[in-house]
Amino acid sequence: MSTPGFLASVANLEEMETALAFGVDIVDLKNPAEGALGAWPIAMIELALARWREHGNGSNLSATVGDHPLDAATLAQAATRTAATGVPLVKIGFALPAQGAEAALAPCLFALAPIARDARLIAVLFADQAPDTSLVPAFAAAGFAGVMLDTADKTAGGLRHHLDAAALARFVDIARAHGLMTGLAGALKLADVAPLAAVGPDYLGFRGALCAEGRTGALDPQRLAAVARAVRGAHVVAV
Ligand SMILES: O=C[C@H](O)COP(=O)(O)O
Repeated sequence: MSTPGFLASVANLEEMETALAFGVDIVDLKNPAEGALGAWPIAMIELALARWREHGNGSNLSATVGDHPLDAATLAQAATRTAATGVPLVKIGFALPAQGAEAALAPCLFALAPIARDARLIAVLFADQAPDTSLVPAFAAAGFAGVMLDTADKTAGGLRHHLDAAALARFVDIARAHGLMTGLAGALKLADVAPLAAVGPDYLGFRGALCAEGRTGALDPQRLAAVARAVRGAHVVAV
């Protein structure tokens, strides 16, 4: 039996307190108003980190580095800045092109590999950009700690609109076979929890479903509680 963890993206310190109080598995510092992987200002990440350390309830903490083009120097600079705060998990998005993704990714991974020696990096691939699952092992080879799927365009349907269960299972299985932590996200709703838990990821990530007025609105504790209940109740028999 296994249950996925619950990642909740929070937009400010007050929301972080709510997520910590609920004991979510990963509190994800993200500014949804600035895009799919909008970043918190560095000084705010530092404040969050201090508070998280003080709280110490077992929740993990991640921070996104911002939405950036697939450019080695830009990604390395953003990752370095975020990793330097000491935040345990650093989430980096890869806006891969439809053609020539492997060649475009290679210099980015070369630039990020040294950062991955000292920080736990999570690669985020976008389900609405036809991600190539065969690239997953390259992240493991570069020293990444995990990979996750999310959606870049929050108006174009959720994760399961873009990838079917077989494709999601392939992603999770390949990642796990390479020792990577796996996460699934992308405009997820309560109805997605059971089918996605069946795919066996380490965690499911949410923002929009936690807010009464869309992902850029305020986090609603009641919605957070409902998602937490659904994720925690989503027991899956391992096969
Ligand atoms: O990392 C998870 C995300 O913040 C998901 O956001 P979303 O549920 O609004 O797509």
